[in-house]
Amino acid sequence: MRDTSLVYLLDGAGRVLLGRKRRGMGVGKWNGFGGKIEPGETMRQCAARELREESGITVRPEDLDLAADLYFDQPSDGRWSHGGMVYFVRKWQGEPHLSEEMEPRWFSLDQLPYEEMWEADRIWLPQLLAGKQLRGTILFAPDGDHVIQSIFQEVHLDEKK
Ligand SMILES: Nc1nc2c([nH]c(=O)n2[C@H]2C[C@H](O)[C@@H](COP(=O)(O)OP(=O)(O)OP(=O)(O)O)O2)c(=O)[nH]1
Repeated sequence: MRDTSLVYLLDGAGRVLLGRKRRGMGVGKWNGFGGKIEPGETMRQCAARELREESGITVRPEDLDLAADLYFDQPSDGRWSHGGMVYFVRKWQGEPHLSEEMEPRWFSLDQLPYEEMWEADRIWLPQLLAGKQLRGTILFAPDGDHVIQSIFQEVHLDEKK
């Protein structure tokens, strides 16, 4: 699968915007906004486009703060393996709205719905929210959903804007 972006809006008042996926991979789960990179795009452009398509929110690609470089490893069917670049953004325009793909909702940072999120997110997302930058691999079980193992390393991520 092509690499994907994942964007979390932070309102600066202790809340993060998540969306409940309404179709496709990870349906029913709360997640950041994102999707597959298109030919000719940078990952930041992909992140801004996917956020706009899925929530109506507009951001400038350079306002995205890179937080993690993840690899979602699906060994039982390598076609589903892909990288995921995770960004936070604190400056945007517009109000989140329901899209065909996502139902948006603000959550308090200390009450994230980890039971209804991808399994390994409870390991890496709190670390990113605490300001760490991570590189990591999440190894999925043959069902493509449960996690067998995940490995993270704190790094300094540098990316051209
Ligand atoms: N937070 C989180 N996201 C994950 C995990 N595994 C995983 O594939 N994802 C994300 C990465 C992508 O944003 C999303 C799947 O890609 P997608 O949104 O393009 O998939 P889709 O089938 O809906 O494709 P599309 O219609 O949007 O093109 O799921 C995980 O463990 N945690």
